[in-house]
Amino acid sequence: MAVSDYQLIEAWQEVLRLSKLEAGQTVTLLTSSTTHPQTLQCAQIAAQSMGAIVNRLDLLPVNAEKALSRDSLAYLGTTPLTGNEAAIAALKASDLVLDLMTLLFSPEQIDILKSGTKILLAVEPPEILVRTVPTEADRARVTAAAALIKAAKEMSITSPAGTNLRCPLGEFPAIREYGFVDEPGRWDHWPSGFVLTWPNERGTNGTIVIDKGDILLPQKKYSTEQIILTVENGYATKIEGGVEAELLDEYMKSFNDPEGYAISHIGWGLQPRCHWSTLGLYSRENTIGMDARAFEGNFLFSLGPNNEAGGNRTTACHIDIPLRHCTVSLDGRAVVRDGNVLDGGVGEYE
Ligand SMILES: O=c1ccc(O)c[nH]1
Repeated sequence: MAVSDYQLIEAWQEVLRLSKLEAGQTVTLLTSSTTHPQTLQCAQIAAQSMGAIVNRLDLLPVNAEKALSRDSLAYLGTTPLTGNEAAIAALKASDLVLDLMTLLFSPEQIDILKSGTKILLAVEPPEILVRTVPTEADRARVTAAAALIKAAKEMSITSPAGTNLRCPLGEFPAIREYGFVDEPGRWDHWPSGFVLTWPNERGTNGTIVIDKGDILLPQKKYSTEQIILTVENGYATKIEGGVEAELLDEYMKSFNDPEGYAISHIGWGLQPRCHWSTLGLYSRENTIGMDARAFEGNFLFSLGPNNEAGGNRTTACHIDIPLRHCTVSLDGRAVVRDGNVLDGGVGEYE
């Protein structure tokens, strides 16, 4: 449903408050041709109402001749910032960047964060933003879950459909996504509310069964049949099934990059205000599918890059696959059981 400017301005003011924006600080809104006009307008008003110096940096789109999907998270690595020193300088000189165009997984984003600039990604439509305004409780819950990952040596995942995967941990940090940027140099994504990490390089082995109803992103579809991934030494070595498997496999082959088959981030959803069924209510063009990535109790795994976590794999192919009904365990202790977050992971929502 449509939202009023007033409602969206209030939502932005809350997110900027949680992000500790102070009067006199510089906020730069990063936009492109896909930026939602109401989101831009209300973010500018909210930031200015809080006494910030507000700039806008509009960048031209890239990758049209390479990407097959229009989804901003589908083709990664090069962005309008690549080689754009003037734009990078402006963002490094800002206290807070509101990314309304998607820099995610870019070396430039990592470079800008290192300067202490905070970056908040927000590209879902206004009504999803308003429904998922983050809270301190989101932050506390995600932080507690990340501490469990930090202490663990292995994440294992099983499901009634036949998933049986073991992921050694320790080489990469646990990443918290809770929807606001309250520390210098922090990146986050509004909406979110999930925790993730990366398995040790070449360490993951087992089988992943993408079952009927599990979601493929950027395809933005619920699989209508099982797709079976064989994972050996950190890479999906076989993709088996029917036409769904063929569709996934051909799409991945189009990148002509073996690194796209690597297991990327793994984790689980903790956002009760996001839902598995929401994707079915939107056309592909109108959402990047954050409800699917954040709904409480999913097991979200990804194929492709690990540079976001400090790794050196920057493949352009990035696929996010949230699964239902999984049991996720850390060192043998379940944190999610059959798609329900247990108190260990961290279950009860205040
Ligand atoms: O917020 C995000 C979005 C996509 C992704 O792969 C990770 N986190």
